[in-house]
Amino acid sequence: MSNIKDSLGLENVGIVHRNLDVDSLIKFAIEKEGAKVSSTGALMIDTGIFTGRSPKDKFFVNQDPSNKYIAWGEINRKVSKEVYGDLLKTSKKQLSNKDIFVTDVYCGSSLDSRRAVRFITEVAWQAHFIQNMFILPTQEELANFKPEFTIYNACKTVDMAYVSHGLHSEVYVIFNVEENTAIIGGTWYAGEMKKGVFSMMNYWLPLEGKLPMHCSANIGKDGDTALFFGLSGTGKTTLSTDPNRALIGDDEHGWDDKGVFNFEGGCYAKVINLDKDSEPEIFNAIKKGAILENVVADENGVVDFTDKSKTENTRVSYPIDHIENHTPTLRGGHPKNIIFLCADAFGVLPPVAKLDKQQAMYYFLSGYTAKVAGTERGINEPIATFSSCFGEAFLPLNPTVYAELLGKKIDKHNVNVYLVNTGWTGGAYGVGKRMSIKNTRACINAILDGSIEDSEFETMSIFNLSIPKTLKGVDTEVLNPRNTWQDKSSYDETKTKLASMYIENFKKYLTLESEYDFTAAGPNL
Ligand SMILES: Nc1ncnc2c1ncn2[C@@H]1O[C@H](COP(=O)(O)OP(=O)(O)O)[C@@H](O)[C@H]1O
Ligand SMILES: C=C(OP(=O)(O)O)C(=O)O
Ligand SMILES: [Mn+2]
Repeated sequence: MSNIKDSLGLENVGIVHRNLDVDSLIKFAIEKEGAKVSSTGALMIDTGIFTGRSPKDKFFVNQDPSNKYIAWGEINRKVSKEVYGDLLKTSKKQLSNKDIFVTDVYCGSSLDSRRAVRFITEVAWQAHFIQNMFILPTQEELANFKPEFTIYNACKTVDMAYVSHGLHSEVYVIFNVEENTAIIGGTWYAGEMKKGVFSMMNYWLPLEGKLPMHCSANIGKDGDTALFFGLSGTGKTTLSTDPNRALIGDDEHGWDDKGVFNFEGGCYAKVINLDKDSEPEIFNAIKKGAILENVVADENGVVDFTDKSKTENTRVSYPIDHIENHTPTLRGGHPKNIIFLCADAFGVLPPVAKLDKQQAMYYFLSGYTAKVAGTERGINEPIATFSSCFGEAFLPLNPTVYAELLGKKIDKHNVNVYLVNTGWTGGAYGVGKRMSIKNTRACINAILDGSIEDSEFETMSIFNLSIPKTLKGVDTEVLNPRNTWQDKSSYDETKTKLASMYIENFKKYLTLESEYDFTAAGPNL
């Protein structure tokens, strides 16, 4: 233990709580951090001012050789080595002269592809969160653990000099690829650590020819793997949690020559309006060992899941074994089906469409959804958004790098690709309502059991999407979105509007090599 203490680069550290058992972490959180326990035994904490990620405060250090690979811009912002050095000092100072939590974990369930990551924090519930979300080393692995990446989470400090540093605010989340370190200040939101390491995996893996993916995954009784890509709020977590299919993971996976592997060891589900009947597995996962974030409960610890007074982005993290039907290996074979999820706030897209290869590439690069409230700072109602590969916020490299890898794998393994809209039906946001989870699940079941292939398909004009006319277990009238709108001319108008947004967005790929020109596979006006 003493050599760990010396290796941290901190001064006068007290006790180093390394991979402390969860019971002790819970005790710390209750006694020192104001945490409470819910009526079902989950720890309840508040994450403070930040109840979601803060993407404008995320930076990479601009240095050789990673600066040649990183796609610089609004998403991957530059910061100099000097500013990083300054803030690393600030962060280390914050973590010095006290007892700290060191949590050593793996990101990646594949022995060939995983990374050993060390988190240093002074907040007990954050150490608990890390243990929930990542993969815990065995005692033997822990004894030989050599961190390949270290995150200093100094959330209790801020960058007072952010103006002269040229940063966006007092909050900082900065990655140093060459030194294999990252620093966090000013935000307690633990999703920054989860999605931060995900961003690093998105940097490392493609350079080894492996595909990192913002998707959930599960596996059927016949051993068929399914992937569900989608931006926040589109249903990755909800729909991959399926009593009839073993969960591989709910958010981040890699795909290498052996198949699909989870990066994580736990799930991070939204609990706003959580309904016991439509999502019983997630509801029952909220027990001892889970952490509820920013929820409101009464004096008996009974949670009101409809209460959004702290945030719309209320969450629960839990280790994957809180879901009964899961794969302990956190791995699956090459996928048979890939589903692109979106939550279309315009109510234009069909609940399910089959995509050909060109369309798959087009819709993957487009990455459309309506961003739903709360997960990111400053977004309080749904707005349409295009995010390449359904996760541009986490992609340090050019989106075409990921698209090319996906395209090759789809060809090689002959994967079926579908678009599933979990968003609005019967009108746009405000008029229509969200598709029922029951209907969405039925669409997905028809894809996964192959029965969709028996349907007769029709082509939706402008988008040229193939939509089934009937589908087992799905109300027929919802399959063609135009039928669900009372005002047909309003539907046609909205459809044209959404098509133009797709077309406009895709123009950014026209400056690239013609091999990424999938324009013809998209909407045509
Ligand atoms: N038809 C639907 N399909 C999936 N989720 C739905 C649907 N209708 C409402 N929801 C809600 O939308 C949210 C989907 O979020 P989640 O599964 O956490 O998305 P992600 O994991 O992709 O961020 C959940 O709160 C879920 O209850
Ligand atoms: C944790 C997150 O993922 P998701 O909303 O996709 O579940 C996030 O975006 O911060
Ligand atoms: Mn999720």
